[in-house]
Amino acid sequence: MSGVPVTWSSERARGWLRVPGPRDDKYRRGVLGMRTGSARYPGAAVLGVTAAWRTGVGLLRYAPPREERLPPHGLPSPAAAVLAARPETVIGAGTDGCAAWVIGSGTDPAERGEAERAALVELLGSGSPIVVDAGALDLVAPGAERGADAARDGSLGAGGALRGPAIVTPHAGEFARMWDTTFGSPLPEAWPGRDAPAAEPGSAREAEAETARAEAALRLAARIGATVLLKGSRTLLASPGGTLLACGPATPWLATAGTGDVLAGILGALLAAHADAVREDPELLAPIGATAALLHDAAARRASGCPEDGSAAEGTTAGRPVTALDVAEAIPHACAALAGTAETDPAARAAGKP
Ligand SMILES: NC(=O)C1=CN([C@@H]2O[C@H](COP(=O)(O)OP(=O)(O)OC[C@H]3O[C@@H](n4cnc5c(N)ncnc54)[C@H](O)[C@@H]3O)[C@@H](O)[C@H]2O)[C@@H](O)CC1
Ligand SMILES: Nc1ncnc2c1ncn2[C@@H]1O[C@H](COP(=O)(O)OP(=O)(O)O)[C@@H](O)[C@H]1O
Repeated sequence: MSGVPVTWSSERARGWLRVPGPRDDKYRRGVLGMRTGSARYPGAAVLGVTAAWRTGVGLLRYAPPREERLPPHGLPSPAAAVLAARPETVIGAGTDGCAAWVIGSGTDPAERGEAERAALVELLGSGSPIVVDAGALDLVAPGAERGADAARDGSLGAGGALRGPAIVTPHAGEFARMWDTTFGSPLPEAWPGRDAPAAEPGSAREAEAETARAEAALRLAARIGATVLLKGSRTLLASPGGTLLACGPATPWLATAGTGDVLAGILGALLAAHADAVREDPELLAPIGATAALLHDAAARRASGCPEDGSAAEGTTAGRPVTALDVAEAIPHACAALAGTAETDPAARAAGKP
Protein backbone atom coordinates (compact mmCIF):
# COMPACT_ATOMS: atom_id res chain seq x y z
CA MET A 1 0.00 0.00 0.00
CA SER A 2 1.26 3.46 -0.84
CA GLY A 3 1.57 5.92 2.02
CA VAL A 4 1.41 9.04 -0.18
CA PRO A 5 -1.91 10.79 0.36
CA VAL A 6 -3.80 13.10 -1.97
CA THR A 7 -4.08 16.52 -0.31
CA TRP A 8 -7.75 17.50 0.03
CA SER A 9 -8.60 21.01 -1.12
CA SER A 10 -11.52 23.44 -0.98
CA GLU A 11 -12.07 22.86 -4.71
CA ARG A 12 -12.45 19.13 -4.15
CA ALA A 13 -14.54 19.59 -0.99
CA ARG A 14 -17.03 22.06 -2.44
CA GLY A 15 -19.05 19.46 -4.33
CA TRP A 16 -19.77 17.54 -1.12
CA LEU A 17 -21.73 20.37 0.47
CA ARG A 18 -25.41 19.79 -0.20
CA VAL A 19 -27.17 23.08 -0.78
CA PRO A 20 -30.97 22.65 -0.60
CA GLY A 21 -33.15 23.36 -3.62
CA PRO A 22 -36.81 24.37 -4.06
CA ARG A 23 -37.98 20.75 -4.22
CA ASP A 24 -36.30 19.83 -0.93
CA ASP A 25 -38.05 19.22 2.36
CA LYS A 26 -36.60 18.34 5.75
CA TYR A 27 -36.71 14.61 5.02
CA ARG A 28 -35.14 14.85 1.58
CA ARG A 29 -32.24 16.94 2.90
CA GLY A 30 -31.18 14.00 5.07
CA VAL A 31 -32.27 12.76 8.49
CA LEU A 32 -29.44 12.16 10.94
CA GLY A 33 -29.62 10.00 14.07
CA MET A 34 -27.20 10.62 16.93
CA ARG A 35 -26.67 8.25 19.85
CA THR A 36 -23.97 10.14 21.75
CA GLY A 37 -23.26 11.54 25.22
CA SER A 38 -23.70 9.94 28.60
CA ALA A 39 -24.34 10.82 32.23
CA ARG A 40 -20.60 11.50 32.51
CA TYR A 41 -20.30 13.51 29.27
CA PRO A 42 -23.63 15.22 28.41
CA GLY A 43 -21.69 18.15 26.87
CA ALA A 44 -20.31 15.96 24.09
CA ALA A 45 -23.87 15.26 22.92
CA VAL A 46 -24.64 19.00 22.84
CA LEU A 47 -21.47 19.74 20.85
CA GLY A 48 -22.09 17.04 18.25
CA VAL A 49 -25.78 17.86 17.82
CA THR A 50 -25.03 21.60 17.50
CA ALA A 51 -22.33 20.93 14.91
CA ALA A 52 -24.62 18.68 12.86
CA TRP A 53 -27.44 21.26 12.81
CA ARG A 54 -24.94 23.98 11.90
CA THR A 55 -23.65 21.89 8.97
CA GLY A 56 -27.20 21.71 7.63
CA VAL A 57 -29.36 18.65 8.25
CA GLY A 58 -33.08 18.55 7.49
CA LEU A 59 -33.95 16.69 10.68
CA LEU A 60 -31.94 15.39 13.59
CA ARG A 61 -33.17 12.67 15.92
CA TYR A 62 -31.31 12.27 19.20
CA ALA A 63 -31.50 8.81 20.79
CA PRO A 64 -30.64 9.07 24.49
CA PRO A 65 -28.29 6.39 25.86
CA ARG A 66 -29.80 3.55 27.90
CA GLU A 67 -28.06 4.16 31.19
CA GLU A 68 -28.54 2.76 34.62
CA ARG A 69 -26.87 5.56 36.55
CA LEU A 70 -28.24 9.05 36.95
CA PRO A 71 -26.08 12.03 35.98
CA PRO A 72 -23.89 13.09 38.94
CA HIS A 73 -23.90 16.54 40.64
CA GLY A 74 -27.55 17.11 39.69
CA LEU A 75 -26.51 17.51 36.05
CA PRO A 76 -29.17 17.26 33.31
CA SER A 77 -29.45 14.05 31.32
CA PRO A 78 -27.80 14.22 27.88
CA ALA A 79 -31.27 14.45 26.29
CA ALA A 80 -32.27 17.39 28.52
CA ALA A 81 -28.97 19.13 27.78
CA VAL A 82 -29.42 18.61 24.02
CA LEU A 83 -32.99 19.92 24.08
CA ALA A 84 -32.04 22.98 26.12
CA ALA A 85 -29.30 23.87 23.62
CA ARG A 86 -31.06 22.82 20.39
CA PRO A 87 -34.86 22.70 20.80
CA GLU A 88 -35.33 21.76 17.13
CA THR A 89 -33.88 18.31 17.91
CA VAL A 90 -36.39 15.44 17.98
CA ILE A 91 -35.70 13.36 21.07
CA GLY A 92 -36.27 9.71 21.78
CA ALA A 93 -38.75 7.33 20.28
CA GLY A 94 -39.11 7.02 16.52
CA THR A 95 -35.41 6.83 15.81
CA ASP A 96 -36.12 4.81 12.68
CA GLY A 97 -36.02 6.50 9.30
CA CYS A 98 -32.56 7.96 9.89
CA ALA A 99 -30.39 8.02 6.77
CA ALA A 100 -27.16 7.92 8.80
CA TRP A 101 -25.96 7.69 12.39
CA VAL A 102 -23.29 9.02 14.73
CA ILE A 103 -22.42 6.94 17.78
CA GLY A 104 -19.84 6.92 20.57
CA SER A 105 -18.87 10.58 21.18
CA GLY A 106 -18.98 11.35 24.90
CA THR A 107 -19.22 7.75 26.02
CA ASP A 108 -16.92 5.40 27.89
CA PRO A 109 -17.11 1.69 27.06
CA ALA A 110 -16.09 0.84 30.64
CA GLU A 111 -19.35 2.39 31.87
CA ARG A 112 -21.59 0.97 29.13
CA GLY A 113 -24.37 -1.35 30.26
CA GLU A 114 -25.64 -4.38 28.36
CA ALA A 115 -28.78 -2.58 27.09
CA GLU A 116 -26.76 0.27 25.61
CA ARG A 117 -24.26 -2.14 24.08
CA ALA A 118 -27.12 -4.04 22.43
CA ALA A 119 -28.57 -0.80 21.02
CA LEU A 120 -25.19 0.16 19.52
CA VAL A 121 -24.61 -3.31 18.08
CA GLU A 122 -28.06 -3.10 16.48
CA LEU A 123 -27.18 0.21 14.81
CA LEU A 124 -23.83 -1.13 13.62
CA GLY A 125 -25.60 -4.12 12.14
CA SER A 126 -28.41 -2.11 10.53
CA GLY A 127 -26.51 -1.38 7.31
CA SER A 128 -27.02 2.39 7.69
CA PRO A 129 -23.96 4.55 7.02
CA ILE A 130 -22.46 5.32 10.42
CA VAL A 131 -19.82 7.48 12.12
CA VAL A 132 -18.17 5.57 14.96
CA ASP A 133 -16.39 7.80 17.47
CA ALA A 134 -14.70 7.61 20.89
CA GLY A 135 -16.44 5.15 23.23
CA ALA A 136 -17.94 3.00 20.44
CA LEU A 137 -14.65 2.30 18.68
CA ASP A 138 -14.15 -0.93 20.60
CA LEU A 139 -17.25 -2.37 18.92
CA VAL A 140 -15.62 -2.23 15.47
CA ALA A 141 -12.14 -3.32 16.59
CA PRO A 142 -13.03 -5.88 19.23
CA GLY A 143 -9.98 -8.13 18.81
CA ALA A 144 -9.59 -11.74 19.66
CA GLU A 145 -10.21 -11.29 23.37
CA ARG A 146 -13.73 -10.06 22.61
CA GLY A 147 -14.52 -13.26 20.70
CA ALA A 148 -17.01 -14.51 23.26
CA ASP A 149 -19.02 -11.27 23.14
CA ALA A 150 -18.86 -11.29 19.36
CA ALA A 151 -20.08 -14.85 19.17
CA ARG A 152 -22.99 -14.00 21.46
CA ASP A 153 -24.25 -11.17 19.28
CA GLY A 154 -23.36 -12.87 16.01
CA SER A 155 -20.69 -10.34 15.09
CA LEU A 156 -17.54 -12.41 14.70
CA GLY A 157 -14.89 -10.89 12.47
CA ALA A 158 -12.30 -8.13 12.51
CA GLY A 159 -14.92 -5.42 11.92
CA GLY A 160 -16.81 -6.48 15.06
CA ALA A 161 -20.50 -5.67 14.93
CA LEU A 162 -20.22 -3.72 11.67
CA ARG A 163 -22.48 -4.55 8.71
CA GLY A 164 -22.78 -1.32 6.70
CA PRO A 165 -20.59 1.54 5.42
CA ALA A 166 -18.72 3.02 8.41
CA ILE A 167 -16.16 5.68 9.18
CA VAL A 168 -14.24 5.50 12.46
CA THR A 169 -12.74 8.68 13.94
CA PRO A 170 -9.93 7.88 16.41
CA HIS A 171 -7.35 10.31 17.79
CA ALA A 172 -3.83 8.93 18.11
CA GLY A 173 -4.48 7.36 21.52
CA GLU A 174 -7.68 5.69 20.36
CA PHE A 175 -5.98 4.54 17.16
CA ALA A 176 -3.22 2.89 19.20
CA ARG A 177 -5.88 1.00 21.21
CA MET A 178 -7.68 -0.13 18.05
CA TRP A 179 -4.38 -1.25 16.54
CA ASP A 180 -3.54 -3.23 19.64
CA THR A 181 -6.87 -5.06 19.83
CA THR A 182 -6.95 -5.69 16.07
CA PHE A 183 -3.36 -6.77 15.39
CA GLY A 184 -1.96 -7.48 18.85
CA SER A 185 1.39 -6.07 17.68
CA PRO A 186 3.20 -2.78 18.35
CA LEU A 187 2.60 0.24 16.12
CA PRO A 188 5.19 0.75 13.35
CA GLU A 189 8.53 2.03 14.68
CA ALA A 190 8.29 5.40 12.91
CA TRP A 191 4.84 6.05 14.45
CA PRO A 192 5.05 9.52 16.07
CA GLY A 193 5.10 8.79 19.82
CA ARG A 194 3.35 11.31 22.05
CA ASP A 195 6.34 11.86 24.31
CA ALA A 196 9.00 11.93 21.56
CA PRO A 197 10.43 15.36 20.66
CA ALA A 198 8.42 16.99 17.87
CA ALA A 199 9.91 16.56 14.40
CA GLU A 200 10.94 19.74 12.58
CA PRO A 201 8.32 20.75 10.00
CA GLY A 202 9.55 19.60 6.59
CA SER A 203 12.21 17.30 8.06
CA ALA A 204 12.85 13.74 6.94
CA ARG A 205 11.70 12.48 10.35
CA GLU A 206 8.38 14.27 9.99
CA ALA A 207 7.89 12.75 6.52
CA GLU A 208 8.70 9.31 7.89
CA ALA A 209 6.22 9.73 10.74
CA GLU A 210 3.49 10.85 8.32
CA THR A 211 4.16 7.83 6.11
CA ALA A 212 3.91 5.57 9.15
CA ARG A 213 0.56 7.11 10.14
CA ALA A 214 -0.76 6.73 6.60
CA GLU A 215 0.33 3.12 6.19
CA ALA A 216 -1.03 2.16 9.61
CA ALA A 217 -4.37 3.85 8.85
CA LEU A 218 -4.63 1.97 5.53
CA ARG A 219 -3.84 -1.34 7.23
CA LEU A 220 -6.42 -0.83 9.96
CA ALA A 221 -9.06 0.26 7.42
CA ALA A 222 -8.47 -2.83 5.30
CA ARG A 223 -8.67 -5.12 8.32
CA ILE A 224 -11.82 -3.75 9.97
CA GLY A 225 -13.61 -2.92 6.70
CA ALA A 226 -14.27 0.72 7.63
CA THR A 227 -12.81 4.03 6.52
CA VAL A 228 -10.40 5.43 9.11
CA LEU A 229 -10.30 9.16 9.85
CA LEU A 230 -7.13 9.53 11.91
CA LYS A 231 -7.22 12.85 13.77
CA GLY A 232 -4.27 15.15 14.42
CA SER A 233 -2.69 18.31 13.09
CA ARG A 234 -2.91 16.56 9.72
CA THR A 235 -6.03 14.43 9.50
CA LEU A 236 -5.77 11.33 7.33
CA LEU A 237 -8.53 9.43 5.57
CA ALA A 238 -7.79 5.82 4.67
CA SER A 239 -10.38 3.54 3.09
CA PRO A 240 -10.52 -0.27 2.92
CA GLY A 241 -10.11 0.05 -0.87
CA GLY A 242 -6.82 1.96 -0.49
CA THR A 243 -7.95 5.60 -0.94
CA LEU A 244 -5.68 7.90 1.07
CA LEU A 245 -6.45 11.60 1.59
CA ALA A 246 -4.91 14.22 3.87
CA CYS A 247 -6.15 17.53 5.31
CA GLY A 248 -4.10 20.11 7.13
CA PRO A 249 -2.08 21.08 9.01
CA ALA A 250 -5.15 22.49 10.76
CA THR A 251 -4.94 25.48 13.06
CA PRO A 252 -3.44 24.28 16.37
CA TRP A 253 -6.17 26.22 18.22
CA LEU A 254 -8.30 23.18 17.38
CA ALA A 255 -6.39 21.16 19.98
CA THR A 256 -8.98 21.78 22.70
CA ALA A 257 -11.51 19.53 24.44
CA GLY A 258 -14.67 18.74 22.55
CA THR A 259 -13.56 19.63 19.02
CA GLY A 260 -13.58 15.92 18.15
CA ASP A 261 -17.26 15.79 19.16
CA VAL A 262 -17.87 18.74 16.82
CA LEU A 263 -16.08 16.94 13.97
CA ALA A 264 -18.30 13.88 14.46
CA GLY A 265 -21.41 16.08 14.15
CA ILE A 266 -20.15 17.72 10.94
CA LEU A 267 -19.36 14.33 9.49
CA GLY A 268 -22.74 12.91 10.47
CA ALA A 269 -24.54 15.77 8.72
CA LEU A 270 -22.54 15.30 5.51
CA LEU A 271 -23.14 11.57 5.67
CA ALA A 272 -26.91 11.99 6.08
CA ALA A 273 -26.90 14.21 2.97
CA HIS A 274 -25.06 11.57 0.91
CA ALA A 275 -26.35 8.39 2.54
CA ASP A 276 -27.76 6.78 -0.62
CA ALA A 277 -24.54 7.35 -2.56
CA VAL A 278 -22.48 5.96 0.32
CA ARG A 279 -24.62 2.83 0.51
CA GLU A 280 -23.89 2.31 -3.20
CA ASP A 281 -20.18 3.05 -2.84
CA PRO A 282 -18.65 3.06 0.67
CA GLU A 283 -15.36 4.38 -0.79
CA LEU A 284 -17.10 7.79 -0.86
CA LEU A 285 -16.66 7.92 2.91
CA ALA A 286 -13.05 9.07 2.35
CA PRO A 287 -13.85 12.28 0.42
CA ILE A 288 -16.82 12.97 2.72
CA GLY A 289 -14.57 12.53 5.78
CA ALA A 290 -11.93 14.79 4.25
CA THR A 291 -14.56 17.43 3.51
CA ALA A 292 -15.70 17.28 7.16
CA ALA A 293 -12.10 17.75 8.37
CA LEU A 294 -11.57 20.66 5.99
CA LEU A 295 -14.82 22.35 7.10
CA HIS A 296 -13.88 21.76 10.76
CA ASP A 297 -10.55 23.51 10.28
CA ALA A 298 -12.15 26.32 8.27
CA ALA A 299 -14.69 26.90 11.08
CA ALA A 300 -11.92 26.89 13.69
CA ARG A 301 -9.87 29.37 11.65
CA ARG A 302 -12.88 31.64 11.31
CA ALA A 303 -13.69 31.38 15.03
CA SER A 304 -10.09 32.05 16.01
CA GLY A 305 -9.58 34.85 13.52
CA CYS A 306 -6.73 33.27 11.57
CA PRO A 307 -6.48 33.16 7.77
CA GLU A 308 -8.96 30.59 6.43
CA ASP A 309 -6.67 29.43 3.67
CA GLY A 310 -3.58 29.84 5.83
CA SER A 311 -0.39 27.92 5.31
CA ALA A 312 1.07 25.74 8.03
CA ALA A 313 3.33 28.57 9.15
CA GLU A 314 0.47 31.05 9.38
CA GLY A 315 -1.58 28.43 11.17
CA THR A 316 0.90 28.15 13.99
CA THR A 317 1.30 31.86 14.63
CA ALA A 318 -2.08 33.42 13.88
CA GLY A 319 -5.38 33.41 15.68
CA ARG A 320 -6.69 33.35 19.23
CA PRO A 321 -8.09 30.70 21.59
CA VAL A 322 -11.40 29.06 20.70
CA THR A 323 -13.75 26.65 22.45
CA ALA A 324 -15.39 23.68 20.77
CA LEU A 325 -18.74 25.48 20.78
CA ASP A 326 -17.14 28.51 19.06
CA VAL A 327 -16.02 26.14 16.30
CA ALA A 328 -19.52 24.65 15.98
CA GLU A 329 -21.13 28.08 15.80
CA ALA A 330 -18.74 29.15 13.01
CA ILE A 331 -19.63 26.21 10.74
CA PRO A 332 -22.34 28.01 8.70
CA HIS A 333 -19.86 30.75 7.73
CA ALA A 334 -17.28 28.15 6.80
CA CYS A 335 -19.91 26.33 4.68
CA ALA A 336 -20.86 29.53 2.89
CA ALA A 337 -17.23 30.42 2.22
CA LEU A 338 -16.57 26.93 0.88
CA ALA A 339 -19.69 26.95 -1.29
CA GLY A 340 -18.79 30.39 -2.60
CA THR A 341 -22.01 31.92 -1.31
CA ALA A 342 -20.44 33.87 1.57
CA GLU A 343 -21.37 37.51 1.79
CA THR A 344 -18.30 39.64 1.32
CA ASP A 345 -17.94 42.95 3.04
CA PRO A 346 -19.03 45.89 0.87
CA ALA A 347 -15.55 47.44 0.74
CA ALA A 348 -14.04 44.20 -0.50
CA ARG A 349 -16.89 43.82 -3.04
CA ALA A 350 -16.33 47.37 -4.29
CA ALA A 351 -12.66 46.54 -4.73
CA GLY A 352 -13.62 43.46 -6.76
CA LYS A 353 -12.30 41.05 -4.16
CA PRO A 354 -14.05 37.71 -3.48
N1 LIG B 1 -17.67 18.19 27.01
C1 LIG B 1 -17.59 16.88 26.97
O1 LIG B 1 -18.52 16.17 27.37
C2 LIG B 1 -16.38 16.25 26.40
C3 LIG B 1 -16.36 14.87 26.30
N2 LIG B 1 -15.32 14.21 25.74
C4 LIG B 1 -15.42 12.74 25.69
O2 LIG B 1 -14.54 12.23 26.64
C5 LIG B 1 -14.31 10.86 26.34
C6 LIG B 1 -12.85 10.56 26.54
O3 LIG B 1 -12.09 11.25 25.55
P1 LIG B 1 -10.50 11.25 25.53
O4 LIG B 1 -10.06 11.88 24.27
O5 LIG B 1 -9.99 11.80 26.82
O6 LIG B 1 -10.20 9.73 25.30
P2 LIG B 1 -9.57 8.60 26.13
O7 LIG B 1 -9.69 8.77 27.60
O8 LIG B 1 -10.11 7.38 25.52
O9 LIG B 1 -8.05 8.76 25.63
C7 LIG B 1 -7.19 9.64 26.22
C8 LIG B 1 -5.91 8.89 26.46
O10 LIG B 1 -5.26 8.67 25.21
C9 LIG B 1 -3.96 9.23 25.23
N3 LIG B 1 -3.69 9.91 23.95
C10 LIG B 1 -2.70 9.59 23.09
N4 LIG B 1 -2.73 10.38 22.03
C11 LIG B 1 -3.76 11.23 22.22
C12 LIG B 1 -4.28 12.28 21.45
N5 LIG B 1 -3.78 12.62 20.27
N6 LIG B 1 -5.34 12.96 21.93
C13 LIG B 1 -5.87 12.63 23.13
N7 LIG B 1 -5.44 11.63 23.89
C14 LIG B 1 -4.37 10.94 23.44
C15 LIG B 1 -3.95 10.22 26.40
O11 LIG B 1 -2.69 10.22 27.01
C16 LIG B 1 -4.98 9.68 27.34
O12 LIG B 1 -4.39 8.76 28.26
C17 LIG B 1 -14.79 10.64 24.91
O13 LIG B 1 -16.01 9.94 24.95
C18 LIG B 1 -15.01 12.05 24.40
O14 LIG B 1 -16.01 12.09 23.40
C19 LIG B 1 -14.18 14.93 25.17
O15 LIG B 1 -14.53 15.07 23.82
C20 LIG B 1 -13.96 16.27 25.84
C21 LIG B 1 -15.25 17.09 25.93
N1 LIG C 1 -2.07 20.14 17.08
C1 LIG C 1 -3.21 20.14 16.42
N2 LIG C 1 -3.38 20.97 15.37
C2 LIG C 1 -4.56 21.00 14.72
N3 LIG C 1 -5.62 20.24 15.02
C3 LIG C 1 -5.52 19.39 16.05
C4 LIG C 1 -4.31 19.29 16.79
N4 LIG C 1 -4.51 18.36 17.76
C5 LIG C 1 -5.77 17.91 17.62
N5 LIG C 1 -6.38 18.53 16.59
C6 LIG C 1 -7.76 18.31 16.12
O1 LIG C 1 -8.64 18.56 17.22
C7 LIG C 1 -9.65 17.58 17.27
C8 LIG C 1 -9.55 16.86 18.62
O2 LIG C 1 -10.38 15.74 18.67
P1 LIG C 1 -10.32 14.72 19.87
O3 LIG C 1 -8.93 14.35 20.17
O4 LIG C 1 -11.29 13.64 19.56
O5 LIG C 1 -10.84 15.63 21.09
P2 LIG C 1 -12.13 15.53 22.03
O6 LIG C 1 -12.31 14.07 22.37
O7 LIG C 1 -11.77 16.35 23.22
O8 LIG C 1 -13.29 16.06 21.30
C9 LIG C 1 -9.45 16.68 16.07
O9 LIG C 1 -10.25 17.11 15.00
C10 LIG C 1 -7.97 16.86 15.72
O10 LIG C 1 -7.70 16.64 14.37
